[in-house]
Amino acid sequence: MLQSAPRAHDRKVRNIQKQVQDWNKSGRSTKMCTARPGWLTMSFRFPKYKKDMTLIHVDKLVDILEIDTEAKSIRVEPMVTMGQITRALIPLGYTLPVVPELDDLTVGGMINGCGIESSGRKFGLFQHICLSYELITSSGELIVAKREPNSEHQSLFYGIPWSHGTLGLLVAATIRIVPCKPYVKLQYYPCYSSSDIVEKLKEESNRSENEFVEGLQFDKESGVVMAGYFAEQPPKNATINRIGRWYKPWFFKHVESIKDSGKNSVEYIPIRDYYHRHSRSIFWEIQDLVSFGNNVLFRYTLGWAMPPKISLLKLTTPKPVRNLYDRHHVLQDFLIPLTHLPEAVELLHKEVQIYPMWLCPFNLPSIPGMVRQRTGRNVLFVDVGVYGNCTLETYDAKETTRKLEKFVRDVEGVQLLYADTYMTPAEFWEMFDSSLYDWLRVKYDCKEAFPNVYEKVCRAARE
Ligand SMILES: Cc1cc2nc3c(=O)[nH]c(=O)nc-3n(C[C@H](O)[C@H](O)[C@H](O)COP(=O)(O)OP(=O)(O)OC[C@H]3O[C@@H](n4cnc5c(N)ncnc54)[C@H](O)[C@@H]3O)c2cc1C
Ligand SMILES: NC(=O)C1=CN([C@@H]2O[C@H](COP(=O)(O)OP(=O)(O)OC[C@H]3O[C@@H](n4cnc5c(N)ncnc54)[C@H](OP(=O)(O)O)[C@@H]3O)[C@@H](O)[C@H]2O)C=CC1
Ligand SMILES: CC(C)=CCC[C@@H](C)[C@H]1CC[C@H]2C3=C(CC[C@]12C)[C@@]1(C)CC[C@H](O)C[C@@H]1CC3
Repeated sequence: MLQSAPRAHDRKVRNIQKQVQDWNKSGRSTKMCTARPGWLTMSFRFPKYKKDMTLIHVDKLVDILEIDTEAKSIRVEPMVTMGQITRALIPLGYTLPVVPELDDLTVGGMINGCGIESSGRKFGLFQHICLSYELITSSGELIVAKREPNSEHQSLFYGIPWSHGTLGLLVAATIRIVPCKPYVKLQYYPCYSSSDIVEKLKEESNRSENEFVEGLQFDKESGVVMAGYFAEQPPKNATINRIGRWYKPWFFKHVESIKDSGKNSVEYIPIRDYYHRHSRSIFWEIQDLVSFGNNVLFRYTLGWAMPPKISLLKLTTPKPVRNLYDRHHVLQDFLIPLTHLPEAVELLHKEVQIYPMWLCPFNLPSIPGMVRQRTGRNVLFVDVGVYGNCTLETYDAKETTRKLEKFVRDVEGVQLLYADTYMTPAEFWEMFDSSLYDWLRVKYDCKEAFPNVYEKVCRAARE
């Protein structure tokens, strides 16, 4: 990597401190955000606020700093990507417990936003595998916020996830790692009614040996639930599916063919292929971009060139196409208690009818933070991911999204904030818990330094 300089971490951090100190000296005239350009980020939107704020250059923070297999942790800079981490850890026999699947997602985005994967039923969200954050505060001070009870900045540790860089600038994070094996033994269970899918997701999520659980719903009444765990070398007659190879069918198409066959099946997938199974087809977005992309001839001639970089696609999408996307394309993830999944499917079928639908169960512990459930125990949630074009005439981006957002608030769920949110501030703070966040904004003197999280993620903040 061109900018790689792990030994220069302290110097890079001092440089960021200097930028923040300069901002303080120059009279704090505008608020701060990172200088990462909008076209590089993993959402369809271009943030408007980057034009008028003081841009802090964190883009050189691209290195893995330390892998400690004794302490079972990895210390990384925030611009390190998921692809980079799996490439470094898997050959050592380790992995992050939660590996959000698109290669270019960054640690900074996963922590300050949210990261989710099919191991969530065991480990929760990306934030729940983090051990500490190294941050530059609004005064330019470097502090470490640890999960450890009674540590100095523990409350900040709970406040950072979902705060979108509005409490401080992340310069490094220490994250848990766990041992892994070379394969995932994945079982596919086709289901032929909505209630079967929910029951199977629940059953597999509660099975302790499962490391991974995920569902793809292909229409209102059918889908496939997948459950898997780490495995050593597969037995002789087992099916090995190197799903990541360029000539292989896209993962969701492969799963759909299992649904059509009606038979439960078992496969061994090399672990890195499994983790990045949705990368090559950008979930199922690729079929709208390259409709013939799964064609055998195309695969054998140009398959190697897939997938295009998401950032390149974003940068090169012309404005009229972006406007079309705005009107008809849905990109939303709703995190709701699994018990409310049948209502969600019913509502999404009525309002958008976009399939496949991603169903990713995860455990949400009862701990402080912007995403908060106060039952005192773990609750099984599910991420319902809707990505694709809506062809219903009744679809109106704002009105329909507002209906869906209301449903999510009513069932005490949350919306992922990379997506378009049409909520008012009052509705937003009904969905998210502001008690800890507001206190931290005062304690760490953030109000002049960083915008409020709503100001960064609301529709008005995006082009
Ligand atoms: C680790 C931590 C430390 C905090 N320290 C303070 C503080 O010193 N002063 C302050 O005004 N606000 C503190 N807060 C912020 C406080 O949680 C928020 O201000 C919020 O309003 C509390 O309401 P709640 O219902 O969310 O908290 P609760 O659900 O009642 O508490 C959430 C968790 O935060 C911890 N906590 C809550 N308040 C405090 C506190 N005063 N001191 C130590 N731990 C606390 C508790 O251990 C609890 O497990 C702290 C929050 C956390 C997570
Ligand atoms: N499986 C999954 O979980 C997937 C998740 N996503 C979504 O994609 C987003 C991540 O995309 P990615 O491109 O990696 O990140 P982004 O650049 O989009 O960053 C997300 C937010 O985090 C803030 N941030 C990032 N780095 C820092 C830092 N070092 N210090 C302070 N704040 C920081 C950004 O602030 P600023 O605006 O100032 O730059 C921004 O508000 C997440 O929000 C996630 O929900 C997308 C696909 C899959
Ligand atoms: C699993 C979770 C939580 C989210 C997945 C979201 C992704 C499917 C989207 C995030 C950014 C999106 C972009 C596109 C497709 C869908 C995402 C990857 C495009 C590539 C679609 C085509 C446009 O021309 C550019 C888009 C950039 C962002």
